[in-house]
Amino acid sequence: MTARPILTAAEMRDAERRSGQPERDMVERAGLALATAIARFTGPLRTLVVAGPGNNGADGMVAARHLAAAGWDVAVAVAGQSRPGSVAAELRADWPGHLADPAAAAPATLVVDALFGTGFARPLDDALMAAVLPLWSAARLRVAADLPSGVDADTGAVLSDLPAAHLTIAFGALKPAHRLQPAAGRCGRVAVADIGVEVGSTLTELPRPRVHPPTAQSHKYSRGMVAVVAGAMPGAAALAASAAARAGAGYVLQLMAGGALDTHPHAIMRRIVSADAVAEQLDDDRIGAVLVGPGLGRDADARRRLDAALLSGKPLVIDGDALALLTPSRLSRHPGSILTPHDGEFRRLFGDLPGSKVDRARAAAARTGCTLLLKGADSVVADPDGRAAILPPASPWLATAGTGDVLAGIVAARRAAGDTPFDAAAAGAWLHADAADRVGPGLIADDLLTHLGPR
Ligand SMILES: NC(=O)C1=CN([C@@H]2O[C@H](COP(=O)(O)OP(=O)(O)OC[C@H]3O[C@@H](n4cnc5c(N)ncnc54)[C@H](O)[C@@H]3O)[C@@H](O)[C@H]2O)[C@H](O)CC1
Ligand SMILES: [K+]
Repeated sequence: MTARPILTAAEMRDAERRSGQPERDMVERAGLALATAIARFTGPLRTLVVAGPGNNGADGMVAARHLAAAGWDVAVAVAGQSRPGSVAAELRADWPGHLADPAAAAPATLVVDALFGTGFARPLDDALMAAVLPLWSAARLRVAADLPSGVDADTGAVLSDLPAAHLTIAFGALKPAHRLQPAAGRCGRVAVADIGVEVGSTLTELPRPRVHPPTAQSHKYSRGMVAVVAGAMPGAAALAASAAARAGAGYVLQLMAGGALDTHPHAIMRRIVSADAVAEQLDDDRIGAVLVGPGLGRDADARRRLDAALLSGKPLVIDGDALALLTPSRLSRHPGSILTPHDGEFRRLFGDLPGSKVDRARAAAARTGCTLLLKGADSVVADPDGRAAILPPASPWLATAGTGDVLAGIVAARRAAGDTPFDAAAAGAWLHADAADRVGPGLIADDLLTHLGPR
C-alpha cells in the first residue's frame, strides 16, 4: 500500500503554487469537497459556517453556498477582515444573505469551522474565543475545514482550546497536525479531499507493511534469527523474545544473566551466560538482529552485556535500559541501529530539541546515523536520510507496562527478516498497533503476542 504524504503548511502552499491553478479554482474545489463530505456525513441540519478572513474562510463560504443551494438552512458568521481583492473578500461580497458577527450568531446543530487552516499563526484573541466557544459547544456536530481552528498545522500543538471536531476534511494532503498529538485528538475522523494539487513529501503516514508469510522453501534461519541480550530482569526480555518469535523470527535466542530457564514458551532458546560469554554467543553468522535493552538492567554487568551487543557488528535494536546507558556520541559509532525511545528516554538522550515530534526524531536520526522510532500515541519513525513517517492513531490501551518490550521484539524480527532499519521500525510500529486493535479494550502486553500474525 502506498503511504499517504503529509505536508507542512509551507510545503502545501508550495504545492498549491506549483500546481499553477488559480487560487479561486482550488478554493472552489475545496469548498465543494467540504460540502460533499458534510452531506455524506449527515442529512440536512441547521448549519452555521464560521468563516475566517483567509482562504480557509473562503473554503467555508463556498461550502455554505453549496449546502444552501441543496436546500439546507445555512447561516454564515465571519471573523476578521478579508484582504480587499482576495478570494475570501469576493466570496463574502457574493453571499446573498446576512454575514453575522460570531458574537451575535445563533448557535446551530452543525458548525462548520472555517476560521483558520494552515495560515493559523497565534492563539485566537480573547474576544473571538469568547464568541466561538459557545457556538462550538452548542453544536451537536462540528466539521473542520482543513484543520480544526486553534491547532498548529506543523507541530500539532493546540494553541486555542476549542472542543474537538467530529470530522475534518483535509485539503490536498494530510498535515502533521492531523497525525501529531494533541492536535490529532481534535480532528475526529479525517478525510483527505483531492483539490487537484499534486503532493509529495519525505514525511508520510505509516502504511500497512508488506509481510510475507513463510514459503515452502523457508527454514528457521532464513526467516530470521534474533538474539535478545537480557540482564537482571528476564520478564521484559521474555516478552520481547516471544514477540520476536510471534512476529515471524524463525529462531529466537534469549541470553540471560539469571532467572528461570523453564519459562514459557519453550520455543524460545534460553541460555544463562556470564557477561563475558555474551560476545561469543553473538558470534554466529545466522543471527540477523540483536535486541538489547528490555530487562537489561543498568548496573556494571548490564553495561558489559551492552558492550558485547554493540561490538557484535550485528544489526541492532536498542531499547529501554540500553538507551539509558548510552549517549548520542556513542550511538553515532553504531550507525544503522534502530533506537526505540519513548519521550522520556528521548529527552534524556537528546535534550529538549526544538520543533515538532517529527523534527525532533529527524534531528536525532541525523545526529546518530540511526533510525529513530520515537514512541507514543503518535509514534514517529525517522531515518538519517530525512525520510519520516507517523503512525495513524493507535489504541490508547497500549499505554501499559510491557508493550514497549513487545514492540522492540517485533522490530527485531522484521530487521532479522531483512527489512531495512526504516522498514523494520515502521513495520514494527504498524503491526504492534494492529495487534492492539485486534485485542481491543483492556489489553495487557501479553495479549499482543497472540495477535501478531499477518491477516
Ligand atoms: N493557498 C491556497 O491557494 C489554498 C488554500 N486553501 C485553504 O486555505 C487555507 C490557508 O489559507 P490562508 O489564507 O493562508 O490562511 P488561513 O485561512 O488559515 O488564515 C487566514 C489569516 O488569518 C490570520 N490569522 C492567523 N491566526 C490568527 C489568529 N489567531 N487570529 C486572527 N487572525 C489570524 C493570518 O494572517 C492568515 O492570513 C488552507 O488551510 C485551506 O483551507 C484551499 O483549500 C485551496 C487553496
Ligand atoms: K478550520
